[in-house]
Amino acid sequence: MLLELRHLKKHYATQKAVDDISFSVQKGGIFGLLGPNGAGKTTLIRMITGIILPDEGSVIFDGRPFDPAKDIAQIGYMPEERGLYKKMKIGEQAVYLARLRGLGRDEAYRLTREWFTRLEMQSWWNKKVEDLSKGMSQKLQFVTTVLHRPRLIILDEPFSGLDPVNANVIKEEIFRLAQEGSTIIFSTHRMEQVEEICDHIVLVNKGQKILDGSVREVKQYYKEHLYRVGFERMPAVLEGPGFAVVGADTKSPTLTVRIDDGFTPNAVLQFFISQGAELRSFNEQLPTLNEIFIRLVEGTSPARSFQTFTV
Ligand SMILES: Nc1ncnc2c1ncn2[C@@H]1O[C@H](COP(=O)(O)OP(=O)(O)OP(=O)(O)O)[C@@H](O)[C@H]1O
Repeated sequence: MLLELRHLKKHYATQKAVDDISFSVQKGGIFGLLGPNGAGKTTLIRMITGIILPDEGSVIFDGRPFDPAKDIAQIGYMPEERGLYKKMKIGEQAVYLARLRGLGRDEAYRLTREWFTRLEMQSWWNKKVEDLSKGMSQKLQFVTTVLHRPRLIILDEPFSGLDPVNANVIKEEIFRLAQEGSTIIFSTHRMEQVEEICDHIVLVNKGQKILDGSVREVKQYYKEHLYRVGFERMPAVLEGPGFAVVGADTKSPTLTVRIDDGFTPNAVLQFFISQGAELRSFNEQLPTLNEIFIRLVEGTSPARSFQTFTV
């Protein structure tokens, strides 16, 4: 584990922002910290980065209690509210920030040039931050967050304001950083990005953890035994043993069926084949993280923690 949060609590005057939250972040993984507005994500991140201290509980970084003075150089944090010097030229600024994070002059220049080239930002070198578009400054902020190769990278809504091409560029860089050994914590409301990118997720709501598991485990746990069956022609008889039709698309033609407890997909296949139907496709329909998120945040489902880490 690179990071462990143990029973963290942070209360503001009238608000329990974080109310006894514990979880662990595996080395080299891409971890999603999710939750609706006001759930407590930023407060958690601020405690992880030593910006604020918890009222109770502890942050363990690489097996030892987190020491902000020493460990902060190993953390790259891209907050949602970006902090860049508006009047400074972009190239100089990236080099300056890299040097603040402990790189020597030559290495800071070399890495800045390397990243600017790879992300096609060379022509920005002499522009000022105030002359960049929202997406461009987002890209610059990303580069200055990861350039010094921090062991832990925390990204708050890293894709906001990026067009699909640039979002993809940043996504590929996130994968590459994780592959090369950085651990990434990623906070967002955009569930489709989480499905694509994260190995493991924690969902917080009203200051408490309500879900903790790998994306795969979570989707398996909340599955509703739904399958989509594609046919050459829509069958005449739709009712058989062991399943119920819950949706139909006559154009494709496709049926969505829910398999009853104690039955397997074979029941559906056997029934339609025995009716002489010609099948074209058969796929399990797992819930999207978005559906799970809404169900959990709006509903009253109890907290659910998965102990294994299957990536
Ligand atoms: N400095 C503060 N003083 C008082 N209350 C605060 C302070 N910072 C946060 N809060 C409260 O703590 C709760 C958690 O806020 P936090 O910013 O951690 O949420 P979040 O999950 O990051 O939300 P969002 O997705 O909207 O950024 C909220 O109810 C918020 O109003």
